[in-house]
Amino acid sequence: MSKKPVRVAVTGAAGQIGYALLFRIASGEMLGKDQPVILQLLEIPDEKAQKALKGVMMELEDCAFPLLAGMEAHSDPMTAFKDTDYALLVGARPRGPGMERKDLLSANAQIFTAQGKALDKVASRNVKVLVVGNPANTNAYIAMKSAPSLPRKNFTAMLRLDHNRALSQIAAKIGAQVADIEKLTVWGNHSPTMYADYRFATVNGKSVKDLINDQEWNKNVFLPTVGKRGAAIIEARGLSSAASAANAAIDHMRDWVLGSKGKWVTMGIPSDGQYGIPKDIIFGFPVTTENGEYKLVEGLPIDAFSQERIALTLNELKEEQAGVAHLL
Ligand SMILES: NC(=O)c1ccc[n+]([C@@H]2O[C@H](COP(=O)([O-])OP(=O)(O)OC[C@H]3O[C@@H](n4cnc5c(N)ncnc54)[C@H](O)[C@@H]3O)[C@@H](O)[C@H]2O)c1
Ligand SMILES: O=C(O)C[C@H](O)C(=O)O
Repeated sequence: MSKKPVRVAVTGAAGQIGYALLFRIASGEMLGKDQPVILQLLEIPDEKAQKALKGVMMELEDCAFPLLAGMEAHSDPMTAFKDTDYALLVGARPRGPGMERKDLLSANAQIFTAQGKALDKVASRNVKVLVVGNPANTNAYIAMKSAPSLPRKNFTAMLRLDHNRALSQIAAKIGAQVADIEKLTVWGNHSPTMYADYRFATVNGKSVKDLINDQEWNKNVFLPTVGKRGAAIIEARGLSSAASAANAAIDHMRDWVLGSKGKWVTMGIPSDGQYGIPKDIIFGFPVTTENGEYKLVEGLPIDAFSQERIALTLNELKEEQAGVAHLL
């Protein structure tokens, strides 16, 4: 018997990430090749954006996806999030050349307060929320705080792009396949302060740290390359990463819903105080996922270098949180 369709809300649906994301959701890459979906698409109430959204929907129609059970265009989060089982909050103002993420904090805080409130009122009580729009961790925090009747654990931020970027850099360095690398994680904020940590990583059972054996490369090449990759893409393309961001969003949701089969993945999740991260801060952590739930990998040793890097990214998140405190 075929499965009942689930509702997937996507904001910023006419944007460049939306364009790289919706077709993959509709083809079953995110929730499984047997899971019909109803897309509830949100764009700003602006003629041009709504017209562009209609165009994307025409293309979705033209794909004749067997799993696409329905599709709606919205300009109000209160209708877009009605009964939604999954919410991918992508819509936000992207950073342009030379702009700091912090500059976007206030404008985006207003968007995510309103969307958090709408989720609180109308979404499924089990809605799984992924925030992609930057600054993703703090936007997820704002949405979570604005939705007090929903479980905190259902609000997550996307660190998976950083995780995937780190995987590729490591694979290139040691001449391995990304698929063979396990137990990598990225701690902290989706920003240049993130700490991609390969101390526990293995490739075909061997220690990645031992194979690399080069702390100078870690500190001066690897971490800056991964941390500044978003800016490097903007510099090269004149636009922020879209296809790789959409791909990471698919990876994040797919693993959350369908399970990581024992493998570590990185998710930005609300802290319960583990590793000294204050409660409620949305922080990149290593997790495993099973039966629609994530479980933090606890008890990992944190050496002095890692402690320093974790403190740096935590301080940035604390500053971002202080910057929006008056709005909550
Ligand atoms: N977390 C990550 O790893 C990651 C990676 C890449 C990009 N991003 C972020 O994702 C966001 C989207 O990027 P993009 O390239 O698709 O941008 P884009 O400008 O192409 O598209 C954003 C879309 O969101 C819409 N939008 C704006 N405010 C909205 C609102 N309140 N409700 C609904 N829709 C709204 C806009 O009209 C636009 O169509 C940006 O904030 C970007 O910085 C995050
Ligand atoms: O840095 C940005 O604004 C874009 C995005 O977050 C990225 O990491 O590519």
